[in-house]
Amino acid sequence: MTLHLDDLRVRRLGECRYDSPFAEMLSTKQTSPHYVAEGDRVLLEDTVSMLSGHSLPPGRVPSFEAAGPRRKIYFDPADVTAGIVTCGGLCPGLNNVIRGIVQELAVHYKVKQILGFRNGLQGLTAAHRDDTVELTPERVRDIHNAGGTILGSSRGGQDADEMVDSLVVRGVDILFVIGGDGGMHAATFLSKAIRERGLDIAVIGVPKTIDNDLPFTDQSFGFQSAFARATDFISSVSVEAAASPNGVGIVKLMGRHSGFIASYAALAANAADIVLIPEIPFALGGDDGLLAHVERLVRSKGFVVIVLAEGAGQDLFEKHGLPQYNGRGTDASGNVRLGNIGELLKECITAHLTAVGLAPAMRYIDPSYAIRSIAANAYDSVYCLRLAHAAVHAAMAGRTDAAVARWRRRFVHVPLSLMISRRNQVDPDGDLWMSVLETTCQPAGFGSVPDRGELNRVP
Ligand SMILES: Nc1ncnc2c1ncn2[C@@H]1O[C@H](COP(=O)(O)OP(=O)(O)OP(=O)(O)O)[C@@H](O)[C@H]1O
Ligand SMILES: O=P(O)(O)OC[C@H]1O[C@](O)(CO)[C@@H](O)[C@@H]1O
Ligand SMILES: [Mg+2]
Repeated sequence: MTLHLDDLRVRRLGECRYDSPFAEMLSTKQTSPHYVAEGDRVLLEDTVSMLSGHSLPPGRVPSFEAAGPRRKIYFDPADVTAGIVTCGGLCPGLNNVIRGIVQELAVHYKVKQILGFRNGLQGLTAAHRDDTVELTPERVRDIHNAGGTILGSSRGGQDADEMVDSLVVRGVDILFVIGGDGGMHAATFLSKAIRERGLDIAVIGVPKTIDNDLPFTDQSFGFQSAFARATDFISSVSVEAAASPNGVGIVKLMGRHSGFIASYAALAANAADIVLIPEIPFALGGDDGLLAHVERLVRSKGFVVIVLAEGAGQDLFEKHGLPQYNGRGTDASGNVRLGNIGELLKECITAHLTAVGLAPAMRYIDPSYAIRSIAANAYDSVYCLRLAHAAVHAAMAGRTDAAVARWRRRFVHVPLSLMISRRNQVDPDGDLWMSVLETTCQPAGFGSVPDRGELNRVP
């Protein structure tokens, strides 16, 4: 998808007429390696070949609007009511983002009314629109020390008009949607309904997911905390497998369609012999298949450690007539329900090794919820706070239908249309996957497999 400058422009509710509380601080600031001045922009691409490929002057190549405080703002802070909603799966840092938004609104913009809508989008339905949490700096003072979200979250669609009615009834001028790919679709859905009704309500997305499957952001918040926690489980399984004859250690991590957690956790632990991710299919049988590779490792080093993303090998359940695990269908948000690849591998590896006289000591851990229910680590805590500040500045400046993100280290505004345009996945030809292959010494592929393109057509 070739992007043009106009594809990266962010919609505005109107002219900014009110003085910002940051006006004086901004009066002398200019763009530097560590600051992007108001009106300046951040390049989408960062290599000479990609930039010269446009044959355009610098001002016309695709670039994002920089995030950050403005000299003038759209809303009169004295009249603003803000709303916050958290959607989808839990992720370290949700409470940090809520806390950061509340603090920035109340302390610097002197916004007095901040409503927390409960349990995801259902909190915006008629039945729940009055059951909001009044968010104040005092109420959120310590919430960042705990995982989860004080507002609760949920999955499942709601009627756009009913949700917009709730915003109108509660007098909400700005809605912050903290969510993943689904949440960004929901924010887009809401923003469209608001625009169709000619309402002056800003919708700003804060991208969230431990899977890191969102595009146009360096990494989603919470991802680092999640994969750091996953590293502990890989280390444990590695100790267990190494201490047992024919030890087989398997850790199944979250990552429905993207294998970032498995890849980064395996690199961090530096103990995996094999990493399996949704983006790269693998065959079980054959001399160059996975089972033969596991056998060679058990024979040569006495044990093997496997790290896999829950979304890996999903084609095996249907393409090889293997028993169906955990059924199919979708969750309330339309996300596909995965077959349990961990159980499948455990069974197939045990059968294979037993048949060749290497009956394994199987050590299997599925820490899924243990890695996303924790509080944010120091890195993500800072990241969440800065994303929250950027979200507030964007909203107060009348930006809408946009998300805030960090792109090439700079904080930027990303149109929601781009945020929902594709899924971020591990590139089998990229340098991250190259590092995984270098670290595990696993082959680039296992056996003859279906075409990646067909498999990578993620819903
Ligand atoms: N296309 C869509 N239009 C409107 N709402 C949507 C759409 N897709 C998802 N949603 C809603 O957005 C909310 C969050 O979606 P979902 O449950 O998939 O989690 P998510 O935001 O993707 O987060 P994560 O990936 O971290 O679990 C849900 O209430 C879901 O119904
Ligand atoms: O929260 P649920 O419905 O169990 O869904 C789990 C899914 O949510 C995520 O944590 C984030 O999308 C995925 O990694 C995982 O597959
Ligand atoms: Mg999602």
